[in-house]
Amino acid sequence: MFRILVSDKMSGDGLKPLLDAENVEIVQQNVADVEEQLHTFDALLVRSATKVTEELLSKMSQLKIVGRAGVGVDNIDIEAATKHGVVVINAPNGNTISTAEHTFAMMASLVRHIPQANISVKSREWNRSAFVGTELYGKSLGIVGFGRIGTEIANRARAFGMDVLVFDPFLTKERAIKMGVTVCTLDELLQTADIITVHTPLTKETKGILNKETIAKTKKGIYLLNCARGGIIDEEGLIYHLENGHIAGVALDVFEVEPPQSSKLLDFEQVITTPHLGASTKEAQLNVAAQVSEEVLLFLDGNPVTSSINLPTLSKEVYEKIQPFHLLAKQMGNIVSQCMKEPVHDISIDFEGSVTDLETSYITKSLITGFLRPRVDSTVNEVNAGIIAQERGISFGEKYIPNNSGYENCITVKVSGDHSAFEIKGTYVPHYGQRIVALNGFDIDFYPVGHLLYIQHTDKPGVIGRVGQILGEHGLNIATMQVGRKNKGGEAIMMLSFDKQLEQASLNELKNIQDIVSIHTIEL
Ligand SMILES: NC(=O)C1=CN([C@@H]2O[C@H](COP(=O)(O)OP(=O)(O)OC[C@H]3O[C@@H](n4cnc5c(N)ncnc54)[C@H](O)[C@@H]3O)[C@@H](O)[C@H]2O)C=CC1
Ligand SMILES: O=C(O)C(=O)COP(=O)(O)O
Repeated sequence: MFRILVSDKMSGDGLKPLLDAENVEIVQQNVADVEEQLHTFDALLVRSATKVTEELLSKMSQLKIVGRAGVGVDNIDIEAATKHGVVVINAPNGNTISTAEHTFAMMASLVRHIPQANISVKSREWNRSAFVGTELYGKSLGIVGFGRIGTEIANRARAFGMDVLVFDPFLTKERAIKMGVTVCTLDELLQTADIITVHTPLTKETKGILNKETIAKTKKGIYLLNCARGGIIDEEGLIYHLENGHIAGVALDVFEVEPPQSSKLLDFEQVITTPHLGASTKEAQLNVAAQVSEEVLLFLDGNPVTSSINLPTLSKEVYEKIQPFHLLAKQMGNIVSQCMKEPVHDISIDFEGSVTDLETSYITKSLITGFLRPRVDSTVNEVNAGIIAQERGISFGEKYIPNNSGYENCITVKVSGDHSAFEIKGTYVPHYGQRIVALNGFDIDFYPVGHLLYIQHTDKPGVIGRVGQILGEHGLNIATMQVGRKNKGGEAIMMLSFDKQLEQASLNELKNIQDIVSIHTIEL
C-alpha cells in the first residue's frame, strides 16, 4: 500500500485515478497538520503553496516522488530532492490556456480601469470621466519569455490588433516568423512597448529582470503585468516608478511574498491584483491534478515517468559507466551556450573512440541539458532536454566518426546560429578527469569547472602580461591559465580560471587592452 499526501487544494475529479487505485491511500491535509506522519508517505502532491524544502524532504524519509500540479517548481528544492533521490514531476501544459486568459483579462481590466470603476459604482458613484481608458488596438505588447503561456498571449494579442514584440534569449528567428512576432533585445522591448507582460520562470537570470533601472528605460505611461512569479518584476522598482508617476498601471497576480499583506503596492490606486489565480479554473485544475495523479501512479507501479524534472531513467550500472562522459558533455554544452551570444538552430555532436561503446544518446541529452540550462531554467534535464530543444526549433544530431583525434575517446560539438558558430572538443582521461582539448580549432587543455575567462586575442608580446597585471590590480588570483595559437603572430586564445566570479570593472578594463578581440566569462 502506498501512502500519498496531497497537501494543497486540488480538484477531486483530477485526483480520481489515485482515489480509485486499490494500492493507494490518500491523505488530503496540509503538511503542517501531519507532522508526526511525514516519514510514512511515498508520494507528495503539491501546488504552489507548499514549500518543499530540504528540511521537509529530510523528514519524509519514505518519499519517492513529488508531483507538482502546475508548472512552476520554484517552491520545490530540486537539488535537495535529487540529493534525496526523490523524483520531481510537474504538469507543464495543463494550465497554459487558463493563465494566458487570466493575463489577458488583467490586461483589459488594467487599461480600462475595470476594478477601480467597479468599486466606484458599488459605492453608489457615477463618475464616468474618472475612468477614461486606453485601447489595446494598435498598441505594442512586449512579452518577456516566449514559452507556452507567452505564445498563447501573443495569439490573443494579434486578434486584438496589437503588435507583438518578444524578448526571449532562446527564441530562434524561424519560430518567431512562424508565430508572427517581432524578436528584439530587452532594451528594444523596453523602449518600444506600450504594455509589458512577463512569462518566464523565476530563475537567477529573470529575478528582477524588470527593476528600477530597466523600468526607467520604458515609455512614460507604461503598463506592466506579472502573472508569472513574484520577483520577476522587482517590487521596490515598481514602487519607485509608481511614486514618480512613470508607470500608468500595474497588474499583479503574483508577489514576492504571498499573501502580500504588508506590501505597499496594495496602496496604489493604479495597481490591480488577484491572489495568484492564473491557474485557478475548473479546467486547468482538472488537467493538472489528473496529469500528476496518473504519472505518480505509473511511477509507483515501477514505470518510467514522462515529465520528470530531475532524474534520468538509467540503471545504476549503466549510469556509472556513463557518468564521466555525462559530466563532460554537460559542461561542454554549458560552455558553448555561454559563449554563443545568439539563438542556436543546430547542434551536431561527433563521438569517436571508446565512448562509442556506451549509450551515447544519453550523453547527447546531457549535452543538450547543459546547453539549455543557462537559457531556460533548472527544470531542463536529460529526460526533457530533447523535447524542449525541439519545441525551441533547435535540431541536434549525433554521429560516430573514425578515431583520428589522437585521444582514446573524444566528443566534438559544433553549434550554429544565424551569424556564427562555435566548436569545442573534450575527452575523459581516467584518473585525470574531464578535459577540454580544443576550442574553435585552437588546441588547449583545461578542466571545465569553476569561474573561467575565455579570451581571444592577437599573438603579440605583452598581451598576456597586461592581462595578468590588470587582474592583479583587481586582487584576482589566477588559479590556472592555458594559452593556444594556430600561427606565430596570428589569432590566439587564453583560458583562465579563478577562485571567485569576476566583476564587471575588471572585465571592462581587460576589454580595453589593445589586441584583445573578445572576452567571455563562463560560470560552471
Ligand atoms: N500565475 C499562475 O498561476 C501561473 C504562473 N505560471 C508561471 O509562468 C511561467 C511560464 O510558464 P510557461 O510559459 O508554461 O513556461 P515555459 O517554460 O513554456 O516558458 C518560459 C519561457 O521563458 C523563457 N526564458 C527563460 N529565461 C529567460 C530570460 N532570462 N529572459 C527571457 N525569457 C526567458 C524560456 O526560454 C521559455 O521560452 C512558469 O514558470 C510559472 O512560474 C505558470 C502557470 C500558472
Ligand atoms: O502552475 C504554476 O506555476 C502556478 O503558478 C499555479 O499555481 P497554483 O497551482 O495555482 O498554486
